[in-house]
Amino acid sequence: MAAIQKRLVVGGLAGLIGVAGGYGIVYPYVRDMVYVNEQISENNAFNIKKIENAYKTLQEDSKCNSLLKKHLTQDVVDKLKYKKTKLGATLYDVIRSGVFNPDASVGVYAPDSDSYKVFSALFDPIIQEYHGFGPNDKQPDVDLGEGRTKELEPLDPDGKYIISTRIRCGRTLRGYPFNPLLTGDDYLIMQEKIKKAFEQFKDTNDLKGTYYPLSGMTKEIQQKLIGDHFLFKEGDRHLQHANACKYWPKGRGIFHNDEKTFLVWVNEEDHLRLISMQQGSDVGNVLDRLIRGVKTIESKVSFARDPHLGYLTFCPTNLGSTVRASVHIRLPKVSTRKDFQEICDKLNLQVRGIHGEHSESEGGVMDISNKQRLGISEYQAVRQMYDGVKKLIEMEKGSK
Ligand SMILES: Nc1ncnc2c1ncn2[C@@H]1O[C@H](COP(=O)(O)OP(=O)(O)OP(=O)(O)O)[C@@H](O)[C@H]1O
Repeated sequence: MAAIQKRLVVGGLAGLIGVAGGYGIVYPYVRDMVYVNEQISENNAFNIKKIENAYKTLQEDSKCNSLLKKHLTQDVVDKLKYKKTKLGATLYDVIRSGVFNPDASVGVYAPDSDSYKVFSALFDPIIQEYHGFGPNDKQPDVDLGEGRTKELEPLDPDGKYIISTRIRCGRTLRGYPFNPLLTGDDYLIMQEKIKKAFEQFKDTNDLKGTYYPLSGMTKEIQQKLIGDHFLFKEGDRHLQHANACKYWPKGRGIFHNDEKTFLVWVNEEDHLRLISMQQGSDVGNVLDRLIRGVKTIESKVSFARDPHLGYLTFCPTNLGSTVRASVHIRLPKVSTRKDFQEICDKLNLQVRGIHGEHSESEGGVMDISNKQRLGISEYQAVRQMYDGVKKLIEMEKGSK
């Protein structure tokens, strides 16, 4: 409707000026305006059709249980199908991945930070259900847990259950949109900025390392890094359908220290993922290293943070603290209980496979992490995993 009105107004204006201008210099200019506007209108109409079809496809798919399907109601479609962010992202850009991947548990991504506001009628209920965080709630102030990491004693000092521990957080360079709206040049400029920030690590003992761009990395090295759980996978279909892999591998890469205990992913799902990991269960030590890494980078680069949603990320599941603290763990007794998933849900824990999200468990090893990231501080997110896993280990010890 809005698009048709716009076309009529511009068309009418063209007629008026065309007559007034005597079909001279003004007319061709106005005709171009009309032409351009009609193109936009047609694109709009095509885009709106895609949104309407997507809604139907999702509703008709009986196997799809995503939060997108649940919260993309006819009402929400009608409210949002004409909207665009300042950078031009539409509702279709938000839902595209979840439409192509009906097995997704969430199914939406934000093409730019403005999307969280423009498409709030869809994002808000999804965020509410995933994080238990309402539209009037506020992300607490940053609290990484500085000075309190000693409280987190090793969870499994005898090494019976936990193989390794990892904590990661995400960051977005202020002033840049997320993947779908970045240009090839943006990727290169951002990579250069980040590489400069890595120079700060030279003055540290254990964080200093090297940046390895993905362009030029051999497939063998890449596969080894992925297999050893250090590097992001390539070709994730959820990200591909979210239009997050354009210009790949341009501007993508990994920084790591010599021990591979501090790593930074550049321009994968988020602009930055900062990761601290090591063998064993010393959560305090892993967090301490992450805090030093984050603070060092933050002294050089400024990141996008919203008073309501905290640190902004491409996927709404990562908003707020952006922290996912995980252990690779074997719990042969507890994990085979019928109510294991229910137990984890109650403890606010998420279970993934050994190769991360959308992978299966191997040899009984699971990835268990905090589920919630928004509405709690960074330290509380780590504690959610810590307290939950502690409880699971107690249950394992007490099981026959
Ligand atoms: N505790 C852990 N120990 C060793 N490796 C881990 C641990 N937790 C996760 N990983 C590895 O990190 C890699 C990335 O995992 P995954 O993609 O699931 O999570 P992520 O980095 O938190 O990002 P996202 O949640 O966006 O997918 C995988 O190889 C995974 O096996």
